[in-house]
Amino acid sequence: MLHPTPSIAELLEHNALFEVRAFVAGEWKASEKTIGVENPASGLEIARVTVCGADVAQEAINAAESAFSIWSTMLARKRGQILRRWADLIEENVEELALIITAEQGKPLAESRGEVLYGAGFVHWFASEGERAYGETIPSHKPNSKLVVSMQPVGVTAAITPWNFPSAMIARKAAAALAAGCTMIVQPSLDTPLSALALARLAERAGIPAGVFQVVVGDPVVLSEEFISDQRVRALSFTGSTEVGRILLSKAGRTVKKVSMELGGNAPFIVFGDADLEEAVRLCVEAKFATSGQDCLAANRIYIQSPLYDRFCASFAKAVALLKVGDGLDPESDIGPMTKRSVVEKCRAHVKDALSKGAIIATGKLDEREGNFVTPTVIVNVTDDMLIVREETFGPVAAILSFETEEEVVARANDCEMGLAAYVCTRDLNRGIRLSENLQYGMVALNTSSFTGAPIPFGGWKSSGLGREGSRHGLSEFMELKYVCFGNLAA
Ligand SMILES: NC(=O)C1=CN([C@@H]2O[C@H](COP(=O)(O)OP(=O)(O)OC[C@H]3O[C@@H](n4cnc5c(N)ncnc54)[C@H](O)[C@@H]3O)[C@@H](O)[C@H]2O)C=CC1
Ligand SMILES: O=C(O)[C@H](O)CS(=O)(=O)O
Repeated sequence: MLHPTPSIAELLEHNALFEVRAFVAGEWKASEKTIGVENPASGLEIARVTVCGADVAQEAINAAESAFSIWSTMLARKRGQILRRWADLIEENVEELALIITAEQGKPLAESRGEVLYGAGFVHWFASEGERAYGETIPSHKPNSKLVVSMQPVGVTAAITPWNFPSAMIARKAAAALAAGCTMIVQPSLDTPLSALALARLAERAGIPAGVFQVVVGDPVVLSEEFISDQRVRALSFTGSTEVGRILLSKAGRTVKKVSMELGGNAPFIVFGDADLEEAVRLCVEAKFATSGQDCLAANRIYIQSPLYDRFCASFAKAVALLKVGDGLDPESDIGPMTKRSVVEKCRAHVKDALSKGAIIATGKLDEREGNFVTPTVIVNVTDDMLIVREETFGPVAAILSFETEEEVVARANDCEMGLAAYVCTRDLNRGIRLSENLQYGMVALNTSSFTGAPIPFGGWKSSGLGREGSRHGLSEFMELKYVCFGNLAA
């Protein structure tokens, strides 16, 4: 007898890391009040997660404060050993963690596996980086004095994380904070809390002490208000929309918190006439449709130098038409469901606006069907006045514009409040160097669509955020510099 394919809910029930309780002070806390988590592909509820209120947030802050004195005075090497155990457990449980991501976020399973390993890479990286929080000595300008500069952990920290990378964004923040000697309370998106709770299960198993890493799920405004207003929380790390980032930034001023903000994007993808056409098409498909387009690095404005425009549009549309839309559990799926209905509606609004202003659909359609699926769509004859150019679409709809000169395209690419990532395809090295210098973006990718990872400083300019995650720079987001002057020393 053919066994029916187990439902996503049945798969979760047998997943050892499937957890719905909050993780506070080393305890798993259930409550009467719960909130549903839906599978974006089916719209069906797959879990009911414990909801935490302001009181639990305060409990977590108390526990984080108590744990800080132990964790921060532990040798960096010992902290690193525990973090390495966490990283190893994340990698050993990649299948369980990936299924949870696909269940709640919707992305194809292969991408979920990639996200899990991407996150583990940050934990491995910072496990070692914590031992390199170097200070310095300064030749004294004062007699009989010794001048020393050291780096110290800021203390209790909070992270508010997004739904598009529900696992890796937590790993990226927590790894740096914990390696620095800080403690961290994570407030995941209500759309995707299960990945955060699964990571907490592995943190506990890795031996991360109670109160060092905690996860609270609940009303984002209520919980974040506790973290922001409490003086004991000394740093806030946020990934999400620029709109919410602005709210948090203004509130954080009340207690003068250190903040790191990874916000929205609107990446230009620029192809010059001398580029290898098929290579440019391949790179552009990757840069546009990774994470089903729900990625702050997504190519949001595709600029093609006019002599290449028609051939690029034809080849790109042909490649996009081959992308398969389906449930993330289907190994054939390239594009999963959108995680949130709001993303579907934004894609539709951008397509409608573009068509009303003279753009044309080269492949795909104005998707009016029910549910969260959006047909990968390519819009051509796009102009700068269209919403699809001025706003981040954050979905599988590609906008292709043409340009004449290098000066023109640099000016248009920079005419944007965002400044996260930019892509350039050219075989002219001098032009590549000029573009890398003149584009006002925190990250510039030349002839590649794959450039992120633990060793690089991830972050944007302008309204795309503040600070950097990953790399040696990522540690300083959770550390304070201290200068000590030892005076009146014996001559
Ligand atoms: N830079 C990035 O990686 C991401 C950017 N985005 C951008 O954000 C747009 C909307 O996506 P959303 O999930 O709605 O992002 P969002 O910015 O609304 O949510 C991100 C996180 O902030 C929390 N949050 C929301 N409102 C808050 C508030 N007032 N105070 C405290 N926390 C709050 C959410 O619960 C979630 O954990 C996307 O279309 C995209 O443009 C979204 C996710 C990731
Ligand atoms: O590659 C990444 O790190 C993601 O693009 C980060 S984000 O989209 O969640 O900001």
